[in-house]
Amino acid sequence: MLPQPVPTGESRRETGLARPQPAAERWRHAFGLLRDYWTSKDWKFAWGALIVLMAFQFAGAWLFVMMNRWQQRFFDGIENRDVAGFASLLTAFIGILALQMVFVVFEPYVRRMLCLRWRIHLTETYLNRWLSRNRYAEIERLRMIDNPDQRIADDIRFVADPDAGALTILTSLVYSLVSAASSIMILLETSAPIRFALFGREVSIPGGTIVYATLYVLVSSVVMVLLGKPYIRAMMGWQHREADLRSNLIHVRRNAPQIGLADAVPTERFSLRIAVQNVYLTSRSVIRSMIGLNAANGLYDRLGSIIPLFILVPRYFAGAITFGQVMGGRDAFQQLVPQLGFFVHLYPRVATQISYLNRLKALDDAIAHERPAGISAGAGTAAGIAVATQGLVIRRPHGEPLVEIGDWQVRQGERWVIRGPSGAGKSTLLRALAGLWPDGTGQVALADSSTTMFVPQRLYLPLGTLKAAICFPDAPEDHDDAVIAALLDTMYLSHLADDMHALRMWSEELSPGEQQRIALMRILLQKPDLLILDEATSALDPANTQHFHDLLGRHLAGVTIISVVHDERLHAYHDHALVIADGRALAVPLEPHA
Ligand SMILES: Nc1ncnc2c1ncn2[C@@H]1O[C@H](COP(=O)(O)OP(=O)(O)OP(=O)(O)O)[C@@H](O)[C@H]1O
Repeated sequence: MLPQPVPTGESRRETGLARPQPAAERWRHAFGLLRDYWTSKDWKFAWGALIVLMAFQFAGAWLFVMMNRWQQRFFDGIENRDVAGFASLLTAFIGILALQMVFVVFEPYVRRMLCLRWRIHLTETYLNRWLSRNRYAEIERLRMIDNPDQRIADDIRFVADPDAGALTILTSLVYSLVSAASSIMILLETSAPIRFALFGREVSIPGGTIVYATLYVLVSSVVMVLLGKPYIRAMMGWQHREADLRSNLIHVRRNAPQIGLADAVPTERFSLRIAVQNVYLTSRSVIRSMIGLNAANGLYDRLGSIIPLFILVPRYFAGAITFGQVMGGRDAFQQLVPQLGFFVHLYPRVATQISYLNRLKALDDAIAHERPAGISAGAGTAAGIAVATQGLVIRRPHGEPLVEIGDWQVRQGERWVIRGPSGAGKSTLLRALAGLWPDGTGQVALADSSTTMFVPQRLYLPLGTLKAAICFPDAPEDHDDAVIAALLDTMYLSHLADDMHALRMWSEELSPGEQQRIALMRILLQKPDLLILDEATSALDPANTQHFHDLLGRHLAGVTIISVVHDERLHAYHDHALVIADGRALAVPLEPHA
């Protein structure tokens, strides 16, 4: 029976049901994501590309000043009908244009390469952390967050996006600050000081236009932050629902045969319709939350182009500045406002990035949220003992007791069957033996020197050739084709021998019974000291089941076997039973097997 998902704090946050984490914590995390790459093994490239990129930002700002000065000279030249100076202005323009072309071509190249390598680094880092210490399985087992896979594939891609990603926002910030400084230089030449009386004295602040621009930007920033809050929340909800739709579709693809047989298309269609509806509702919230942001952005841009003229034209009328300076000053103001108001302009993008970063933070939190293991699993038992438990009590993830095993010992060479009603905790006990079930108390130990093999009901088949699937965990080259062909023959699978090297989706192509026969081939190749089987023959017909156990008996004499089986006829292949019922376990000897 599949347990129901437990909504965690993180998923509640993402759907807007819980308060977000403190901003300081989220900023620290975002900063960590950015910082990590610069000390990684790719640090030489990272720093080199960053320095080049920064140089481009400075050069871009310098080119803006050059162009602005050129423009001032150009308009003044027109006003003065300076025909002679026109040719030299043209030459200067070609020079500046050539440099701008270098900027336009190479700045995106360097930025894209840097973002690409950063993305690969981030993806590798997350993959390592997610796959280490069994975290990927724990996150699924406890259903801590939704779709960690999509967070690693998609959210990282968006964070490292070369056009709208976090790094690009930061480098554009540098560009904005540098070019803001150059625009201020230009405006200082053209704008009048602000004069007013304070406590009977006349106060004069130079660069009035700059002061107006700064005030303008400050007010707009506050408005943007207020309008942007619902947008961030809406974006997170939307990303969450998009990921749900994708995973629903994957679920349908993966379970296509079962859905067809159960005639479950209407059911699946219904849940897909709900997923699509959720995407619609959350997207609509995003669109609605953008109305305010767009209005503020549009107003901000349009007012920004007219305000400088109202400030500068009176000085032109008064003869204090030239027409070229009016145009240059307007250009500088228009440049300065988005530079100072970089935040305002980019707020929707920043907000989107924050929501991606929050989803990655939730993944990080889930990876880091390692509960202390209640059951201690280790290696090392007394001589002659293959498996030993001490005071073992297995609990469900939320703490309720599932089964009490107590002290249990399996001697080397013994063959144990674990039996009990469905849901009693048999598979969970095997997981505890493998160290994959931490909830509970007590100890589990396996013999130090022994090689152990766990065979679940549904075999794990790696992507690759059939031979690779049979030889797993060994490499296919470790075993001769002739040996594999002979094994296939033994398992009545000789029709697959010619396809041994074919790359196919074997996990979807082979029937469950064929997969269980592949499992036996693996066992015969590996010859482990301790074999733990979880309903490993449940999909086999009686003849094949008997064949399976006969081969085990013949080729693995002396090997310790613990197997969960429901079929009572198979008890004959075992010499002990651990009977689990009503939350307790009882060890009983069986008649010696044949
Ligand atoms: N990840 C999980 N989260 C919550 N409960 C779980 C989880 N995995 C298993 N359980 C619960 O633990 C109980 C025991 O499950 P287990 O698979 O060990 O039973 P079983 O005895 O092997 O059953 P069966 O014979 O049907 O395979 C079940 O109630 C199951 O729902």
